[in-house]
Amino acid sequence: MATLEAWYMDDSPEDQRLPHKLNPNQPVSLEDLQKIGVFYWKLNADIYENDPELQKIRDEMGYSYMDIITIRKDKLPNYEEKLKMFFEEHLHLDDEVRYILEGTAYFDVRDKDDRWIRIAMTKGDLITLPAGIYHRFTLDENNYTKAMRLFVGEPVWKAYNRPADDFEIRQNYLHSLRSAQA
Ligand SMILES: CSCCC(=O)/C(O)=C/O
Ligand SMILES: [Fe+2]
Repeated sequence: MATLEAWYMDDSPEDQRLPHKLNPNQPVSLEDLQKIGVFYWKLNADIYENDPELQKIRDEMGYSYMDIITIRKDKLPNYEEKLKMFFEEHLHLDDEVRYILEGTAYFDVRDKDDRWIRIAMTKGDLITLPAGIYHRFTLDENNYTKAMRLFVGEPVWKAYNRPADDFEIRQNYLHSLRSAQA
């Protein structure tokens, strides 16, 4: 069965690349993630260039755009600056869709009570974060990931750092959370 490891984070100021699990660990299930609008597929990243399962998702979700980003010190221009930017808490006006082709990384998302959930991404994990959710990204201690970025139409990479509570997309997202709970 496809699975993904996620947990509530501690608030230690230690290196962002560490797991930051609570003691005892407080795991978060796929079902919990779905409740905050985060969706997940496990794919075979060895065949990403010609994978009918990936193509089916792209067709169904309308992910017409894709590119590949390699996040490693010697590969990514302005590596330090970009990593710093990715780890600033932010939202986007569109869904963030990422598929890990190699390596590992963490996505952190805020839950409905504003607590950080850390999602461990490994090869073959495809995740969608909803427009309007506060989140951030970091490499882990392996310091390397290669990811496919998917988008509906022309990509818009603009990130709005918190606070962005007045944005309509943020309000829509909060409304969707409340509706899901009711
Ligand atoms: C794995 S892609 C780099 C991270 C990114 O694009 C983003 O917006 C993080 O929130
Ligand atoms: Fe983002």
